[in-house]
Amino acid sequence: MIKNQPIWRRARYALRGFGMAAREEASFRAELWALLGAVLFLIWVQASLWWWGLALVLMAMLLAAELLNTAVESLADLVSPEFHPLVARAKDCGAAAVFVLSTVGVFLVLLLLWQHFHGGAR
Ligand SMILES: Nc1ncnc2c1ncn2[C@@H]1O[C@H](COP(=O)(O)OP(=O)(O)OP(=O)(O)O)[C@@H](O)[C@H]1O
Repeated sequence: MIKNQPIWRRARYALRGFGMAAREEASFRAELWALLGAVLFLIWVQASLWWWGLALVLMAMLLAAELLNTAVESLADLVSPEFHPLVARAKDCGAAAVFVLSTVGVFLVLLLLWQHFHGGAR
């Protein structure tokens, strides 16, 4: 096992993981489209810097949660391809993490829409 590699090599591994998830994981691709949609939405409502910051942090957390969920799923499939209640628990918790962040995202969109139509997006 090679440890403590230079930062540029670790960045290359990270980009490889990102690319792999974008190619092979439909949920990750859907979240990338949601990120694009969120950016267009923020431009449309002329959101303040505060909203931009909040939305970008949330989207980064969502993408990171999906990547970690994919990592958990891959390891779970390696360790136990057959049905196992602990694998179900691990995968369900990973999915729940993504679900929590997506739900917050939907609420943020609703809040911003409400503010846009009832008092300007500030
Ligand atoms: N080996 C297993 N043992 C027990 N339950 C499993 C197993 N594999 C999958 N499951 C159950 O099926 C659900 C879906 O698992 P799956 O691996 O198909 O994820 P997925 O739908 O591909 O998720 P994602 O869309 O995030 O990739 C899990 O949340 C879990 O409840």
